[in-house]
Amino acid sequence: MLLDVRDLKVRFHTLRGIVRAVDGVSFSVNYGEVLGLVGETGSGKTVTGLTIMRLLDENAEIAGGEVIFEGKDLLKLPMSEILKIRGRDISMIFQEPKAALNPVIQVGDQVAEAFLAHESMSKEEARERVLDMFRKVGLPDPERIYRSYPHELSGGMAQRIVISMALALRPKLMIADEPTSALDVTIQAQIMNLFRELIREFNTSVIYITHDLALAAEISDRIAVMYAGRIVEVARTEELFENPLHPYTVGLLRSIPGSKSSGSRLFSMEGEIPSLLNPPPGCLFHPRCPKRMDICDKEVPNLLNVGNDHLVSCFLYGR
Ligand SMILES: Nc1ncnc2c1ncn2[C@@H]1O[C@H](COP(=O)(O)OP(=O)(O)OP(=O)(O)O)[C@@H](O)[C@H]1O
Ligand code: NI
Repeated sequence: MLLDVRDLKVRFHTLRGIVRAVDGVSFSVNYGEVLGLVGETGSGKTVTGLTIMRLLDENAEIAGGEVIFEGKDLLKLPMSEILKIRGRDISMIFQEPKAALNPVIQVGDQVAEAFLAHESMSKEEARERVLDMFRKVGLPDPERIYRSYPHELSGGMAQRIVISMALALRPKLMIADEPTSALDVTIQAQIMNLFRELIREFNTSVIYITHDLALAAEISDRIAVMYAGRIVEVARTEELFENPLHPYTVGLLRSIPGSKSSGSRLFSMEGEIPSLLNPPPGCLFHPRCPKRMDICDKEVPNLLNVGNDHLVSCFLYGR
């Protein structure tokens, strides 16, 4: 196992109170595996990714848990060690590629910097490696792109640059946070295909973060569904689609147009994610749940393996 996140709890201290953004999250990522992390806006996906990278804001508090990466707890390592791991062993890409690039440095030099920061080589060697990467990610005329500044590139090209930078050192784990959602639909599909090819070629494990369950299914071996800072269900992708167990997952699947379980009308789930400042007791989904029982607003269900490596946190299937 490459990464094992155990009972992670992250809170933010704000003027309005304490926000329980991640509340007891556990999941693992195997070598070469793509894990989709799916959930509505505000469910804690990005915070989970940032915690693994140790990139949380100042007002964040890690209130518990472990992030075991190749046997070491990243939450306990000194920042000097984390800086070595970042980029080399774990990299992260975000929705807005241009925000990840420095506007006043030629993009080629920025990617070269990633090589030079972690491996000893000459500037000329780094430049050659960058041009190789640019060819790999399908950028036309790599020599010209090398000398470009971010504002001269389209969103799709900028995301290709960012992907080449993130994969340059062949990291073991890549955290991709909605990497295509800021792009046009046709570009989105191209970037997804590229991404799929590269992670296979490089054998990189990926945490693929998205609010879009259908998109997650295209790329993920397994999917973890988050709701209000907790994981409610984890299963292999086909298993999740054929046999969704948690009422929230069932609702999410119904809201995918054309999916097996969607009816003739587009389903949209009633209600909203509960406040993370003042969450309700029990299962956080109970206020919206069509299958709610007496116990659901009193106790929190455990994430249980119900067989077939299918985990679910719901009293319909056990405590
Ligand atoms: N610096 C912060 N201070 C206070 N609250 C924060 C901070 N960062 C995140 N949060 C809160 O933590 C919760 C989880 O946010 P997160 O960004 O992880 O959600 P997400 O699942 O990635 O959603 P989205 O799909 O919109 O990106 C939200 O309620 C958010 O408002
Ligand atoms: Ni997010």
